[in-house]
Amino acid sequence: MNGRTPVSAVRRVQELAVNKFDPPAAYIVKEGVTGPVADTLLSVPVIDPPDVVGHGIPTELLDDVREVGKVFFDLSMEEKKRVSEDGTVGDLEGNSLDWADRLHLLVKPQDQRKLKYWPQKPNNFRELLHEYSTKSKRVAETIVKKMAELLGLEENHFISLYGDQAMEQARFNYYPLCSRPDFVYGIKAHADGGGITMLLQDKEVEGLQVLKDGQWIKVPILPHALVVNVADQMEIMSNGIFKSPVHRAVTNSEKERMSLVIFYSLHYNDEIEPAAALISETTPRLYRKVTVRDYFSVFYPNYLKGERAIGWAKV
Ligand SMILES: O=C(O)CCC(=O)C(=O)O
Ligand SMILES: [Fe+2]
Repeated sequence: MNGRTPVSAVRRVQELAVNKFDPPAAYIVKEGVTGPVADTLLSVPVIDPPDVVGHGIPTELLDDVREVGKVFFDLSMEEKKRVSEDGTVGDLEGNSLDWADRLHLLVKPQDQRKLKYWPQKPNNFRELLHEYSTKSKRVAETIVKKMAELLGLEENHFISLYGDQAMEQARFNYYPLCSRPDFVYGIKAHADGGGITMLLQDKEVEGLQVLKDGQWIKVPILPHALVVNVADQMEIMSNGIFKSPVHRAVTNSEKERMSLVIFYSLHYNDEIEPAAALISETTPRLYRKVTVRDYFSVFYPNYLKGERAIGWAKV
């Protein structure tokens, strides 16, 4: 990915937190963490259709994969740096000035994994991430099938586009303690750039907020649920019927937090465009045909500026 910051530069968030330094000026957002945050929690529709028995991922696996992520971030800085010197541990988006350290790994297609970047400590890390990515891929496929049906398309419409080259990227987000939670974002406001996102939140510490009707709303913790987020590619392919929501994560001065995100996406080489059946005289085409690779290359610089990329794909 373009513009990666070397790992030595991005690991400093945790190092700064460990050393009890206040966030450097660059991390401080002058206006503060903005926008009214609703007192109420978002009422997230819980999908638990009888034919898929929830997400079907054993709760122990969810707990275990969360745990190995935490153990990994608890390793010494030296040990973590051993995983990668090219920014794989750290921040895919370059120097985002988010109060987070990240471990970002391509997990599918399996033959494109770069195993040399996969932690070997704790020693069950690889096995658990493999198992989790395989099971979460099935969840993603079930969801995009349902999404096709909801749009009145043939149920395999999206699945066949994703194909066997569908990508899954795993991102462990580790948010160290932050002494200025009112002025520093864990992850700044953004919409996700893939197809759909499955987020395994921290079991105890809240932080995720979603923008709805101009107001930030806290997303509640459901310990063994996955938060499923429509991302930009599905907004494009549904010709704007499904919306990719803007969300962010805030920091915390008392508790560190970790989330594990799986981005399910078409492959870099694929092209995306609105389904032909969704375009008519009354519902004109809203997005151009673009390659996934081009979309991501526009996505990251926009993310760094706190802007959305989807406008670039508009007709
Ligand atoms: O940590 C979270 O709850 C949100 C993470 C997120 O939005 C992302 O990684 O894209
Ligand atoms: Fe996100």
